[in-house]
Amino acid sequence: MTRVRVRQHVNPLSHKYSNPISIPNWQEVFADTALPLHLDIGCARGKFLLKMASLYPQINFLGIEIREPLVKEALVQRELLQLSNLHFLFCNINVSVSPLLESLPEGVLQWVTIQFPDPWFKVRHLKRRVVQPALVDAVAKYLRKDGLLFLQSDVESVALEMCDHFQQNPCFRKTHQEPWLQTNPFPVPTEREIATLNKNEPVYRALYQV
Ligand SMILES: C[S@@+](CC[C@H](N)C(=O)[O-])C[C@H]1O[C@@H](n2cnc3c(N)ncnc32)[C@H](O)[C@@H]1O
Repeated sequence: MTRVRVRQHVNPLSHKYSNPISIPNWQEVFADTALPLHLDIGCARGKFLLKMASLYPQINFLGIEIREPLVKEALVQRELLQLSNLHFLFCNINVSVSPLLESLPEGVLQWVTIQFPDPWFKVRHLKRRVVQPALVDAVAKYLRKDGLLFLQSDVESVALEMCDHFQQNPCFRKTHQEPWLQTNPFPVPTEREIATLNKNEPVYRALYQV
């Protein structure tokens, strides 16, 4: 299959991405809406979720991505694999996180992953980073009691900033003593993770429970 070419980054604060999503009918999206749900924020081409959804049919997976062509491409792959426990949404999570999470069947949100978010290094661009206080509050509100939050980045300052944001909310408790989790709790690495590990560069990971 030809790989869709897309811009490397889009500005999530631009007017183009300011519209909230229309919430899907979850009954039409997932074969069984009562299954636990894994939400992956910034899923890009969705390779991680396509593999996870094949491995774990008893979990529903939802990928959120702001670059629409990637979402279209991922949905084609989902159709080819006939996965009824996987969906992808074109969405600016910073605009839509509350209505999206509120719309989910009650108590299903078990996993949230934010993996290798865009780093936006310039000081004037820090507001574009995906982990913002409103996102933390919404995840805290809707993650179920046995829920888990997994963060990873190849940029230590970005990983630290994500951890700081979540640790400022008393809901989240880190599950490990050491500063960073040594191994990925999932059997499937993301595309960015594979590229980082192939360069023998470090990955900074943290796992939180609520
Ligand atoms: C560096 S990529 C990492 C992709 C994937 N998680 C991985 O580890 O390979 C970050 C992704 O987050 C998406 N993204 C950035 N801001 C977003 C936002 N506000 N809402 C949804 N997706 C966003 C980007 O378009 C990009 O695909």
